[in-house]
Amino acid sequence: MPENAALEVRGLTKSFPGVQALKGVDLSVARGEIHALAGGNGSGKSTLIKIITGVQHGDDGTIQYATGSPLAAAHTSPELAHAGGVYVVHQDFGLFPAMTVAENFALGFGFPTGPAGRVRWRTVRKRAAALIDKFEISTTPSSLVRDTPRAVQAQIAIARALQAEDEQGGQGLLILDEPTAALPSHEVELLFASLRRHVAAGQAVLFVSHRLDEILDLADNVTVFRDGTGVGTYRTPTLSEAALAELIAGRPISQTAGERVDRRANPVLLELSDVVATPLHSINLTVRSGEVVGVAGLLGSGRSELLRCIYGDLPIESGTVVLDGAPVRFRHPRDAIDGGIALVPESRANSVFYDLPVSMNLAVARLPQYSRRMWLSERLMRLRARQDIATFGVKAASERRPANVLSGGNQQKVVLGRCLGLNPKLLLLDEPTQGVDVGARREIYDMVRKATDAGMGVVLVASDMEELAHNCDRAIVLSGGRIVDELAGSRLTAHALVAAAYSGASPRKAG
Ligand SMILES: Nc1ncnc2c1ncn2[C@@H]1O[C@H](COP(=O)(O)OP(=O)(O)OP(=O)(O)O)[C@@H](O)[C@H]1O
Repeated sequence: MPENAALEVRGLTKSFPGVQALKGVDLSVARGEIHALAGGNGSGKSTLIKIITGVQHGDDGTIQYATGSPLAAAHTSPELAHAGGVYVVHQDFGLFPAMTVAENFALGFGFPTGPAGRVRWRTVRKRAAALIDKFEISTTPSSLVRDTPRAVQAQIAIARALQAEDEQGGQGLLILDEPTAALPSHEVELLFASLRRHVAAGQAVLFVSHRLDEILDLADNVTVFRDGTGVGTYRTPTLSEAALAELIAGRPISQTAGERVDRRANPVLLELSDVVATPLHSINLTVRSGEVVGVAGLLGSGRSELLRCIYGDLPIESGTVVLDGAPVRFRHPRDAIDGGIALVPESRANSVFYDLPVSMNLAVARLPQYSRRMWLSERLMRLRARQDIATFGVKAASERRPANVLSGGNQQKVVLGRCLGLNPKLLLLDEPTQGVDVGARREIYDMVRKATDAGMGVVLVASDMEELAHNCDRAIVLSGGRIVDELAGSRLTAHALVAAAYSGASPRKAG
């Protein structure tokens, strides 16, 4: 292995029942390098990381960490990975929000104790202060994690992961799994700046991302996977977003926006008038048949709450909601579903039944269609599931497999398939493409567009302003629970959405 290598993977293979997840993968990461892993949903990125970190065993091949000789991939373990200087920060950061920053650090390293096992709190705080200082984090040892911005939480998680290594003076490999997925866009740069500082100090960083712009902005090199095989490793300055998208998908991906159509003459599907529901103030919003209405706003602006209040999941305190010409007051999501509304929630944990088969996950919202007197027709359910799997491009060995063996992006496609399969009048989408690969992202919006062409209305919440600008006919901007702007036609650009979300312009009526 080269002298400055932080990781060498050679000929790694891994099979699960019915799937070969990795087919002889090679990967080299050097010290002082930021290396991205890119690839479609189910292409094997998470499996590779699990084997590098010793959480899963490979079938064949070798792994060599910075400090040591090649190990059989079948015999790695978390302890060996730690000893080799490998640290991982998962997407949810794994912090305890109700505890202080100092306590979170100590949980990762162990609480120093004195006589009779009493915790030395002064030492805990002093050590935390030193880490905060060293990693240049804008927080204090006594701050509660839940009160700090998401990007600061990411930095705390990284510092916690690196502290042991730091004390040993090591320069190992930090692995980040979609680190920006839960970050508001304005905080991404804060995290990137801290990562650049780490690599300048000799750290190697390996990160997984579906955000091509972020890969090209942050990484020095990117290794692309397709169906369990490494397609190649590329220096990012040599790539454009379109070229990277093509490498990932194995075919050209249209980067052009769907056609934006003026639907102002279409019948009104949903009308909110002066709706108040904590934290929303006096919301006036109209969604017409065939229209995709975007909702932009920073974290905490009330974006998800707006969807929840339409869906009967957040009590409306005052104001009126009219759906398809009739006033409604949904007190429970069941009422909204009966009224023809479907929601794809932000958190997959709230929508995926992990232990149930993929077929049941797809069918669960329309079980009456499969009931035959006293029982459910599994045959029908599976037949329909196979069609949905093909339509939505879900990568699953079989519709009988439990959802927890699908990759994250494929679970998301199942939830979307379930909702679209209901043929709703109105579809509420909260970050629908999180974890979804670049090819499927386009396909998902094409499918949504097909449904809107047939008359469905959509309210789309997304943090990615490019995604909103590309896929909406019109967008409102929320700030502090109020609609502060509305953009349509040529004014609807990612730049204008960002500007409006930050400026918190004077409240105006949308419709
Ligand atoms: N525990 C498991 N049992 C069975 N199959 C699995 C298991 N874990 C992963 N797989 C399968 O291995 C393949 C690779 O999955 P992996 O999670 O590594 O993909 P990924 O590239 O991380 O995808 P995503 O971008 O959607 O997160 C998929 O087909 C997946 O269904």
